[in-house]
Amino acid sequence: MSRKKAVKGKAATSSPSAGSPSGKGTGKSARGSPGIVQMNGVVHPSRPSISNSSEFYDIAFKVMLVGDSGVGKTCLLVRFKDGAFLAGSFISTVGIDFRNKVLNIDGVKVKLQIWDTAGQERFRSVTHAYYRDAHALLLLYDVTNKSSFDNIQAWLTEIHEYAQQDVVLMLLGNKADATHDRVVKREDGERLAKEFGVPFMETSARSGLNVELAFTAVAKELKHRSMKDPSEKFKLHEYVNKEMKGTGCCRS
Ligand SMILES: Nc1nc2c(ncn2[C@@H]2O[C@H](COP(=O)(O)OP(=O)(O)OP(=O)(O)O)[C@@H](O)[C@H]2O)c(=O)[nH]1
Ligand SMILES: [Mg+2]
Repeated sequence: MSRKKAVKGKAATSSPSAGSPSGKGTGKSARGSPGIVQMNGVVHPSRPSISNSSEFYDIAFKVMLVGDSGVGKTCLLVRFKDGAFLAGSFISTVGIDFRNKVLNIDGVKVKLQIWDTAGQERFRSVTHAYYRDAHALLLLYDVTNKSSFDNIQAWLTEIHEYAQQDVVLMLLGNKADATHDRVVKREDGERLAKEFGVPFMETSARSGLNVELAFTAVAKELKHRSMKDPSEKFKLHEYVNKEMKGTGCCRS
């Protein structure tokens, strides 16, 4: 099976289908899977890609970052994509943007097209249009900002209204490095996640804590769902709990 070149670049904020993996011309949704886009038929580990392997992939998924303005969505994406922390003054995202990264998940090249949404209220209508194509959502709050945690309930209501029923959802408590300014305890995040039955971890875009894990866990779950390989047993919650590197002692 030939591997496809990854799509790079900014999304057109006008229409959600522009640049989205299930948009026109980028590949059909595989039958039966939850809207997962499989490029060129069945996915199977095939011959190595013939050029820079970061450009080629076997399967593509759309992941959205959502949460209040300032929780660290853009910084988390830059940390994951470029391995760097966007220090300096806070520049709020306008509209929406996306970055691509290809992960090697058990020999399968999984391209994540990661959509960085603007947390500010005024851009909410733009982001609504993107939810329906999302295969996974990372919902962030900021452990140093109580209202960003209190707003998670409202975000979940919005997700329920606009996203696919079977969207993969993960709750992330970001800025876990900011110990002195912390106002939301890790246990509070764990409790909320348990209440909604979603995997949870604390992250830090500044230190890198659990950033790779968050995206890898999502990629594994999406690949697992789309491959429907009965021999492969993967449970997202168990994987996250096993792999999580915590700031605190406890593991849920
Ligand atoms: N200490 C610490 N600061 C962080 C972390 N992640 C982001 N920040 C800071 O928090 C501020 C906001 O980060 P952004 O990533 O721009 O926030 P955002 O969620 O993209 O905000 P919007 O684009 O407005 O939705 C910036 O000043 C970052 O430097 C983190 O993990 N730790
Ligand atoms: Mg941003």
